[in-house]
Amino acid sequence: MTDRGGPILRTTGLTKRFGEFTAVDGVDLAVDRGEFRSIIGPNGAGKTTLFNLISGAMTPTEGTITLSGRDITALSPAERVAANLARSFQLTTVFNGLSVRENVRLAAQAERFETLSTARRLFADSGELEGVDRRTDAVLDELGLRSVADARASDLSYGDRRRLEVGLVLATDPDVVLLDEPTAGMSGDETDATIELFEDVLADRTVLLVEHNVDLVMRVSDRITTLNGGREVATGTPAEIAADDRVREAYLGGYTA
Ligand SMILES: Nc1ncnc2c1ncn2[C@@H]1O[C@H](COP(=O)(O)OP(=O)(O)OP(=O)(O)O)[C@@H](O)[C@H]1O
Repeated sequence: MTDRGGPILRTTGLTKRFGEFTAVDGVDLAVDRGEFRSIIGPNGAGKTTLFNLISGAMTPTEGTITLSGRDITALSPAERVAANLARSFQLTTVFNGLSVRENVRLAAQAERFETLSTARRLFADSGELEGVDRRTDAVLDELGLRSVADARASDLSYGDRRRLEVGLVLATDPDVVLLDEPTAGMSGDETDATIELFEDVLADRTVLLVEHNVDLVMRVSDRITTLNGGREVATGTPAEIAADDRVREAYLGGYTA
């Protein structure tokens, strides 16, 4: 099966139960290549659980996940990264004591070597290492981090640190980027800067964003899926979602356009 034109990421009947409780209930998602899709919903709607199922942090009780037509349901998180499904931003992935270049290089190297056998990893040849160096330089250029490439991560300005975090994701050259509340705890200005960064460097990627901040989601998304009680309530453009009575009901009037 070819994925051209079809969804790059698809979930079918995706379900997660914790004992008697169903946190994610038969969710069918179809995210197109290049789409910026956000998942919203009130507290407890199942957003984080859905995210964890897609990243591989949790195993579904039922249902399947495909990436470019390949069934990835049984793959580990690391195997999913190797299949070009990038993990979300995690502050902990930045090594403070290392330089910006070393951080990006490690991320690029981890992805490359994940796909190699142990023997080849041990005896990685210079061609493979050159590939890592090329990817590292490309990411530093893409994010405008060349001028601080030799600075320690701990010495970066806030904005450059966010850029580095994005760089660590892009270093794996992902087809699909998963973002879990990337602006949590940020001020309004920091949130705006992060949104601009996304619009800049993630424009041609497929993105799945789980986010509480509905205003942010309305600004950056191509389409939005609303969950409530583990089920999909509605999927549509920001304008469609803002006008959808079922979505308003899910939020009990919490959001008005
Ligand atoms: N490990 C777990 N064991 C039992 N119940 C869980 C577990 N993880 C999540 N749940 C429950 O599943 C439901 C959905 O949780 P989830 O965190 O996915 O929702 P959410 O939409 O991300 O919520 P929030 O917006 O509050 O972060 C909640 O009722 C939660 O208590």
